[in-house]
Amino acid sequence: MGGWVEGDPVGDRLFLDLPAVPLERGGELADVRAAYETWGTLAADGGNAVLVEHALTGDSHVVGPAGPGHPTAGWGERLVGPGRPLDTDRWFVVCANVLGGCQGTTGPGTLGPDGARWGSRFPEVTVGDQVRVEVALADALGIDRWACVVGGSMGGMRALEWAVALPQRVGSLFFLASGAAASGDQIGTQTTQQAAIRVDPRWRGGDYDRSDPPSDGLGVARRIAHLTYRSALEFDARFGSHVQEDGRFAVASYLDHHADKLAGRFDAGSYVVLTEAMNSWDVGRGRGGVEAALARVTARAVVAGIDSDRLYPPALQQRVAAALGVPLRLIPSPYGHDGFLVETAAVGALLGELLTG
Ligand SMILES: CC(=O)SCCNC(=O)CCNC(=O)[C@H](O)C(C)(C)COP(=O)(O)OP(=O)(O)OC[C@H]1O[C@@H](n2cnc3c(N)ncnc32)[C@H](O)[C@@H]1OP(=O)(O)O
Ligand SMILES: N[C@@H](CCO)C(=O)O
Repeated sequence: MGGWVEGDPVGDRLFLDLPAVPLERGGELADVRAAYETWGTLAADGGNAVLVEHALTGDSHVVGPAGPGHPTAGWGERLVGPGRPLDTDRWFVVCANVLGGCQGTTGPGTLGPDGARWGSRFPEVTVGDQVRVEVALADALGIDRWACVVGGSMGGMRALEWAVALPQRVGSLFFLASGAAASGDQIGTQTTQQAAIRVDPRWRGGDYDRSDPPSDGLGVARRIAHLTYRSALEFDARFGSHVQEDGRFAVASYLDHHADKLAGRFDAGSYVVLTEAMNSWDVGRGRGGVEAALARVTARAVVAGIDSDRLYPPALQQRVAAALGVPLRLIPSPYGHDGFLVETAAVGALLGELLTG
């Protein structure tokens, strides 16, 4: 599956259609479709369900090799699947494309009730709204309580929201390379990425014509983002100031590669909507603050971070770990924030502590 186009082959995706979803910021979103996938068999007592929450540009396809339409590199090949740390022969694994996304679930690139694309009309959704759709999915699947909710980065926000908003429905929590509330640094880089998209001449509030070539603005946004997803150590050691035969700095060529890859498979409108949901993320909002909110969590928890993560530094996970009364588990990695996707052996070992506990 190549670039993102309405009606891409749905492959092994399933769909839940909801007549309306109330939104935290008022009103409701009509005719919401959630794309999801499941692996394994739900036990008769429903006790083996695990929810995996994908990150910003991921999707529901968290098992299986990464590929043009399935970017979940690492997790899909080494972490989730038969006989893997998240063993789909034992666990019933569910992964849904996030509300506001572009891989099957309702978002700015999908058609609204009037038959036209939502585009810039798509409302600002919050992490709470995104979890509300997942609660409806859990109800539809007959899952009253997750044995474990797993999430890294943007996925960690939904995982934490589940554990705070519905503590009785979360048996254990794996919170990875994420934070309890958006930081100024994250908002700064994410609003800059959004600005790059908005200056693209084809951007007309998300209504740009998808028959156009992929959005350059989204490509620039991805370059900016990818600089935060890796570590300076890696860039210096791996690329340095090397200039390739084509005359490009190797590091610029690498960033061009990731820009082109994302622009070919992701929707710029979704990118804006999802980064805005992350900008507004604060688990403590309306709950008396972060620590008061985290006091509601009853799930067994593993809180982990990547030691070289400069987007979600370990101090952010330390705050959550301290509030939950668990040690911070630090994963050494040269890959920065993306270490949560790449260091699957270390991530799998920590996840295993929850799944065998
Ligand atoms: C449950 C969940 O949260 S799922 C998360 C969902 N999100 C995702 O899966 C994210 C999508 N993918 C990504 O973010 C990234 O691709 C990652 C993190 C998976 C990649 O991590 P890594 O394996 O370290 O790959 P890396 O960043 O080194 O990129 C390798 C690619 O760069 C290319 N490359 C390397 N150097 C250069 C260069 N100088 N010029 C051009 N291309 C280059 C490689 O050829 C390779 O190409 P490929 O993408 O066709 O394989
Ligand atoms: N690089 C990953 C993680 C971002 O947090 C992605 O694109 O989803």
